[in-house]
Amino acid sequence: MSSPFVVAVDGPSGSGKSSTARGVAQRLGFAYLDTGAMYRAVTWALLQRGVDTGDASAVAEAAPAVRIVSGTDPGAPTIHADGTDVSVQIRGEDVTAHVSPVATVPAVRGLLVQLQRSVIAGCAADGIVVEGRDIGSTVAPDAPVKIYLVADPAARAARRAAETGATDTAGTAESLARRDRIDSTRAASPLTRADGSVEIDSTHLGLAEVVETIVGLVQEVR
Ligand SMILES: Nc1ncnc2c1ncn2[C@@H]1O[C@H](COP(=O)(O)OP(=O)(O)OP(=O)(O)O)[C@@H](O)[C@H]1O
Ligand SMILES: Nc1ccn([C@H]2C[C@H](O)[C@@H](COP(=O)(O)O)O2)c(=O)n1
Repeated sequence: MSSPFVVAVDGPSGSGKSSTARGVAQRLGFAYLDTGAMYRAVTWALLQRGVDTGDASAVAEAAPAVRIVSGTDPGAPTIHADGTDVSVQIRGEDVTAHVSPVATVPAVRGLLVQLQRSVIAGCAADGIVVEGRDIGSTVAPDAPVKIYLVADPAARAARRAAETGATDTAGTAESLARRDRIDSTRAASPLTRADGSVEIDSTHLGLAEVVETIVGLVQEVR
């Protein structure tokens, strides 16, 4: 089996990675992998076990026992932790507040990067769109198309608040900024623009325009 064509999509919180990556995968008939959901699922499982997510040693000790399974259909992505469908729970406030510290722990990153590479290698489709923070830099540095997706903090907060129905846009903006801070300053594979990536600023672009731009980049090199 030949290896799938990988499209890496990285960027800060709420920049539109998931919606864009799913749209690109659906347009191209590719699979889709949401690696943020994997970090969230581990965090959910650790919270269920009562692990202190601020204690890196406790997180590193407990994480290897967590079983994560990702479904890669872009029309209906799924995520299970220890056999439980956690797609709703991982979007809740509790997991969102704890996930960034968990994602700083090198042992967690090592486990999930290995799992992500095995999902990519086992992908049955011709290609896979993988989104996260370290896809172009660490998980799939040889990906032929790498995107670094950004949007102004105010646009990101307004979109996220519209999605969740939150009226406290300032609180939403602070939550995004806090995650960006932790994600981009951690020692282990921090959020960064990967070598060879194309930066797309979606602040003034609709979702369909961003999707078509990326599909065009894939078609140029494929
Ligand atoms: N280009 C765009 N124009 C308008 N709205 C957008 C655009 N891209 C994404 N959105 C909306 O912005 C919100 C955040 O998008 P999305 O969840 O895809 O971001 P994300 O980067 O995956 O977030 P996170 O890092 O928190 O997982 C969603 O409501 C989505 O519909
Ligand atoms: N490849 C990845 C994917 C995600 N993370 C971190 C970043 C966030 O703190 C958290 C949740 O991600 P989201 O669902 O908001 O995209 O996981 C990471 O470090 N590396």
